[in-house]
Amino acid sequence: MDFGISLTTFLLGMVTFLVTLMMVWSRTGRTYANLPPKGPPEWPIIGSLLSLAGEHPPHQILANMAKKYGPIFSMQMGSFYAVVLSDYSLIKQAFAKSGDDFSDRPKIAMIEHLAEGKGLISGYNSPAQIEQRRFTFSALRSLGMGKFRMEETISEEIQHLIKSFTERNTQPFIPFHDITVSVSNVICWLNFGKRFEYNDDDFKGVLEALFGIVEITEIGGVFNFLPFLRFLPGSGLKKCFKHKAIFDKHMYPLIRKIKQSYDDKFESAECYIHMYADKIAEAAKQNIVPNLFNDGNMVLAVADLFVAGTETTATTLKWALLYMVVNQDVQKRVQEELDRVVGVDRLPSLLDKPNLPYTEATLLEIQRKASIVPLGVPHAPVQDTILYGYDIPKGTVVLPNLWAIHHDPNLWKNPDEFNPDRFLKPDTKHVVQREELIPFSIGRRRCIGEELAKVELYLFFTHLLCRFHFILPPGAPQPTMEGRSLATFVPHDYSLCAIPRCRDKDFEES
Ligand code: HEM
Repeated sequence: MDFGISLTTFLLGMVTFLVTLMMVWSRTGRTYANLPPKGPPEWPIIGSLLSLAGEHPPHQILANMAKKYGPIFSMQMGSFYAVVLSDYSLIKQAFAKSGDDFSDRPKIAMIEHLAEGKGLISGYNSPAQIEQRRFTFSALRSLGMGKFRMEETISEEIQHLIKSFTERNTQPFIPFHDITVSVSNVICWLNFGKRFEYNDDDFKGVLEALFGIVEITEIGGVFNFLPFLRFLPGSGLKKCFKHKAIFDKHMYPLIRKIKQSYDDKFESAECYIHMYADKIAEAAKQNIVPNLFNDGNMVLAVADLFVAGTETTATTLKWALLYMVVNQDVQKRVQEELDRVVGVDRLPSLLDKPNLPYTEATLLEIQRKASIVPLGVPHAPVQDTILYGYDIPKGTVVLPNLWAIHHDPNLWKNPDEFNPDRFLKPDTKHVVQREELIPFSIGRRRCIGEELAKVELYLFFTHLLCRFHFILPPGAPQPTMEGRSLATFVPHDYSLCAIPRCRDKDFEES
């Protein structure tokens, strides 16, 4: 049969027709009296996706749209009906005050394909998901998350980073890889109960898995809105599965090895995998929450902790060093405070934190300005619900624009300015904790690793600034402060020089 068109064109036409039909049906099939105000104009199939393209990143474009359409507006993103929240009290109302109403995750393609709606980050709201989250939180706390017990482990890791920076011998380098490796090893310690030497084969495999997963989230963005694109040749789906296979190849044997060695010996649990293994055994005996604690879900949870715990903290530190090289006056004030409070013969500890208000204020300002998870992780209502009088249908993708909150001129004076002093009380001795600073989001699905991240950021930042003065390479142009929207919002590559600071000759590195 020859209709004068190729099979691919015919199939594409069919897909387009069906998707359009589904979209029309999904609109007409619902009758909601009061949906949130409509945002930008829509086109068939792609909805308003084109309006997100441009020289600015999506969170900034959406923040500008909020100025026109209001703090809550709706838009069709490909095949998804989305509602964008750009106001702090709205996000608080939705995520923190409405109980479980908004604690689901949308059924977007990548979540369905790669995690089947399981795992810690992408798990759909269910008693099993809630139980796993509760278990993980208490497991991490008993392993020392956010407490002094973790300080030693993190400090040890930072020494390796310091060594690697020192070996650059004041020459220009891009610090990204070193930072990621170092931060990921902290999560390895939590997950696997040990840090790895950087040339360890297991560690190299784990890192390859991490970079693959990060790439999946990047490629996956497009499918999430237009799932049918995955049928097109060159869509990148194959690449996603290749990375997933690499991840499985490295992660499964390592997790099995750690679990097996624990099962074989009668030792006490020393890491997340050990604790999960205990939970699997306990669940099997008591048949609690069926289909929850098993090997498959353990792998997903370990992977989520690894990816969520590495990329986020590492990206914040990359911004931190960038803000220091371009704001030498701030770097100098932090270092003066560190020298005054900590002295020159030791490195800072968590006990010093209350006495380092300017340093703390600087870290808060870095988190506000960088907003490294600018659109949070999408939420979804568990059922049809109402927010501020508007109908929010089940299946809606709810996007909290955290970047917009952190740059809202009604909350922050001159929000585009990098100014740590905004987090200091007039006496400059005390830090102002602003509830509107929400880099970890809020409510039932807020970040599980917040306490760990805060300790890591504090220790990495203070140790590095005690040991080095960071400058731009001589003659280098001013780096851009624009970022790139990847798995997190990362700075563009930049080079710096790490100049060792003059410390007391008796200073010990250990
Ligand atoms: C600066 C560092 C970090 C930032 C800015 C950050 C930010 C976030 C944000 C915005 C969310 C989404 C919350 C929501 O859906 O409302 C999230 C979720 C999550 N984060 Fe983090 N995070 C950081 C570090 C970590 C670390 C160190 C870990 C692990 C130890 C971690 C584990 C998780 C997990 C498991 C979730 C999913 C929670 C759930 O869906 O119930 N994060 N994080």
